[in-house]
Amino acid sequence: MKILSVHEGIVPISSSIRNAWIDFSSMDCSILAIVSDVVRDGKPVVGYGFNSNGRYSAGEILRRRILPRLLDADPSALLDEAGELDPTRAWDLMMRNEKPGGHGERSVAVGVVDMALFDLAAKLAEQPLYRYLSDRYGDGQPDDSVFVYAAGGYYVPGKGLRELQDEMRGFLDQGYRVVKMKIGGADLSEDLERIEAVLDVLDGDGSRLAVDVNGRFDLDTALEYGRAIEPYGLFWYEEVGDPLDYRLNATLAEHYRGPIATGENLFSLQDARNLIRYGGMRADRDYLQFDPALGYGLTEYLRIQQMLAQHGWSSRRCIPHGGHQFSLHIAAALKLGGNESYPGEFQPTGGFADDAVVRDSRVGLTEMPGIGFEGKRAFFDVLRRLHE
Ligand SMILES: O=C([O-])CC(=O)C(=O)O
Ligand SMILES: [Mg+2]
Repeated sequence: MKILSVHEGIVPISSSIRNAWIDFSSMDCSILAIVSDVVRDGKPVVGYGFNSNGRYSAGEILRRRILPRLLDADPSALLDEAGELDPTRAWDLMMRNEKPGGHGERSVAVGVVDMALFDLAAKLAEQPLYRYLSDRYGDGQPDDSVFVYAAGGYYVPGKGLRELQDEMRGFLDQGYRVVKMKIGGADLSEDLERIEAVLDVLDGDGSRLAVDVNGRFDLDTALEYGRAIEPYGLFWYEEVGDPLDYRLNATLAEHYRGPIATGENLFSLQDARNLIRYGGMRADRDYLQFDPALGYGLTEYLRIQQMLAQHGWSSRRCIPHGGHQFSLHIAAALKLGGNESYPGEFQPTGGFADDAVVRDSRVGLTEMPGIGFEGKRAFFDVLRRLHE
């Protein structure tokens, strides 16, 4: 197996939504096609990747550093002893001459390539990605469905409590039991009104509602909101302070008794380990949201899983950020606790196969080889145009 060509592009995933930190008016995303020399049914086998959401496209880093290193390498460097493509072998090649630390946008660029290589490797093995991964990195008995929660509840101009409730009812109608909304983009009294409006839709059951601060609060505000929302018994209180402020998180965990979730903006093994060492996260109730697409790919995520196991954390405490098909396969194969889903946002890249059905907040996997972008028509049309 040899890589014949790599094609990189950018798609807008912009919208009028806003969380407590950013709006999405100029959000975009890198997409990638890796064309192999293996031909099936008269066509080359192609792997596809993209960079989740929340970080912008990383084309400059891909074009100037990551892709040239991959393409300059001896093709055999990507193969295992059996001569099969091993995506994890690309990591050292792509990261040559990169200093440690400062894990930021280059982790996004590497993540895009890693996703495309795993899509390609599973296609070459003629397996859906979750089976490919379970056979190689799991116990060979993947979960046949994955818990998913519906993320939304953004701030949008003109959106009032009634519209917020309608959005949440729509999620329930689509088969979700657990929903997530943004907080921290208004003052406490307005956010409490918004939370109570959503709780009304959930029959008052706080354990079905997660709230997400997107890193906005200082310690005082984190604790003040924490005191106000603790009686609701929420599903989780997410990314409350700056993602790298481990002391803030640890102090919050001393005071807030309900589950805390964080990690979507930690992009490396080292940052994840610091969260576990210093962030006060509690293995009996809290959730870790590292997104394999943003954080150097599945290759790094596997290292993070190993680190978590060494620290006594179950993989079931992980529910990745991003709402994409890559993490859905990973969740089933590595027996994570679930995966995010955005039924209403981040198109065309986000979400699962067109025929995916959510029932009781669980979704099944696609059986087509690879990640299954081919079963997500509007996105696949965009990906295919990269190389056809
Ligand atoms: O609003 C965003 O950037 C997305 C986010 O935090 C999440 O999905 O948890
Ligand atoms: Mg979040």
